[in-house]
Amino acid sequence: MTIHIGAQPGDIAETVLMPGDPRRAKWAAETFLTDPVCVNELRGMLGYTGTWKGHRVTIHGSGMGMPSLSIYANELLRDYGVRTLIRIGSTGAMQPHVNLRDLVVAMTCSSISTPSSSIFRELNFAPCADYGLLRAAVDAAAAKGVPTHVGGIYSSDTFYDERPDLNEQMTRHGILSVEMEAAELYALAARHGARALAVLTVSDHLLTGAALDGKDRETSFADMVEIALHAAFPA
Ligand SMILES: O=P(O)(O)O[C@H]1O[C@H](CO)[C@@H](O)[C@H]1O
Ligand SMILES: O=c1cc[nH]c(=O)[nH]1
Repeated sequence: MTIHIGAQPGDIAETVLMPGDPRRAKWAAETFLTDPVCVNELRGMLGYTGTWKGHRVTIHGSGMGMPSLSIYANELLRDYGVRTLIRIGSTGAMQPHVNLRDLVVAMTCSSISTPSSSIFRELNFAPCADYGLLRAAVDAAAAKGVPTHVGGIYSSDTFYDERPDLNEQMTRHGILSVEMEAAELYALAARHGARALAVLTVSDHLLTGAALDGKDRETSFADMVEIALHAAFPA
């Protein structure tokens, strides 16, 4: 048990899927895992361990924003021996050719700051996905026929953004979409010699203002979870 995770040693699998929303963790575990067991509910941050096609996997919430994710990912990597972390999140599109329900697989993550910025000081560290996970996720998405974009994303500290000028520059430089956790996840995985990937579903469009309704979110989030599981455990 750590300060923020109530699981006993051994309760958490080496592979963890991390949505921001703890109730998405519950839904995904109950929908896709065999015999899911709740291993954490401290502060309402739900985590479940079960099996998928015989592979042991944990699905654990990260909360919203990099400071929250950093707490859970640090404890999972350092205290529970986690080796693979795949974020399964929603994202806001920043390119006209990226549509609602599409999948975004984050190769790199730009940011203004992350909880790790203080250790890098003058270095602009480039958080980068694990290539094996990325390739397996893209293969799984292609097999499912889900429209998928692979490239750079923006990990923001704010949901209610006040920098339209900065968003314009990111759109101009090909950034696919915005979310709030992946840059810190990639930095932490690199520090601990682990593997990380963010597989994201486009839930909102910054250029058009379009947004998925509840039903659409459910079905497209299901594709994302299955693609993340196939990436973690390729056939
Ligand atoms: O859907 P999740 O995984 O929470 O991800 C996105 O949604 C939240 C904002 O609504 C932020 O956490 C952002 O990264
Ligand atoms: O616009 C969005 C949508 C999802 N997540 C974000 O951080 N921003």
